[in-house]
Amino acid sequence: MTHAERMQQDREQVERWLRQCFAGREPHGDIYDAMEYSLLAGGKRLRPILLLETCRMCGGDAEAVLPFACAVEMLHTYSLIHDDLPCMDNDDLRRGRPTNHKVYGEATAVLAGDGLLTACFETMLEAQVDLPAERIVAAAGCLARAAGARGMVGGQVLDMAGEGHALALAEVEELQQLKTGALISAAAEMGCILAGGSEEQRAAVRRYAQKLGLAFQIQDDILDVEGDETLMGKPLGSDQENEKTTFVTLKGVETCRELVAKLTQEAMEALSAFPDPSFLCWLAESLVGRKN
Ligand SMILES: CC(C)=CCC/C(C)=C/COP(=O)(O)OP(=O)(O)O
Ligand SMILES: C=C(C)CCOP(=O)(O)OP(=O)(O)O
Repeated sequence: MTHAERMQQDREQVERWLRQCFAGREPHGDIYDAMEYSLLAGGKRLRPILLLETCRMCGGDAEAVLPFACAVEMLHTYSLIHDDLPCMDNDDLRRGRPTNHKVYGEATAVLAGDGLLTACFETMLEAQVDLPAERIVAAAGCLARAAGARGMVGGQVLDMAGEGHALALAEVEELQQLKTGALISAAAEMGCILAGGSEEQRAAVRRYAQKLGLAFQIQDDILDVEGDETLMGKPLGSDQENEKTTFVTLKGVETCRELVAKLTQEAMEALSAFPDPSFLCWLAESLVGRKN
């Protein structure tokens, strides 16, 4: 099987699991519709794929950790619903569809995000899996730290505070590490934790994911300037519209491309001690040329 086929297989497993997870739930108004509307709207599923694959690389059973991978995607989807709200980036299109609040209204969109965030932790803590409880607690703790005020939420606060102000490169880097990097790192580290990886393995995976997360965000900034809106499934030019300082506004597209290539190389080097890091190296490289 090629790496591309393996990624497709991971993605299909995630899609199947996500499709069944709220099926048959007692409806309370349209809350589950609103949650599923964004959760099942596609998306690259990068974070769950990272979790499954770091688990495999560390010798774990990727099938067994599927609920955790899908839980991370629920949390990511919540962050996108809230990011698009009028009080945040005020975007109309996400994953190729009208944003959640455009369809369900603001109040339901806020609650759909809250519902997904809560379902994420419910999914992990109630997963019917044969894994030591300490690993489950450690994985949930890792995700909670990354998603909260010391991580993604903190990054979003800096992002909003930075609108309309010129930021220095170090400030943009900190903001991006928190807003995007923290969750990508947590997803990768959780796979290693659930597989029972060593401290050294966790540190190496963290280093890989930090480099990858930053490269991913810089590529997103590049695509915001010169991507294809149909392929991206979201409006382009929003950084400029919201007067955000990005790597691209500070360094220009060409330098950013070089930076993405350098970070990708460093990400791959971080995995050199693993016997078979080839899929995760390929994944890092494939994100450099991504169009969505
Ligand atoms: C707590 C919250 C709401 C966190 C949001 C986190 C996040 C990564 C948003 C998208 O970033 P972006 O605005 O740079 O990307 P996009 O262009 O996809 O909106
Ligand atoms: C961190 C950023 C740039 C927000 C979007 O994340 P993705 O680009 O992973 O979005 P989906 O594929 O999940 O929709």
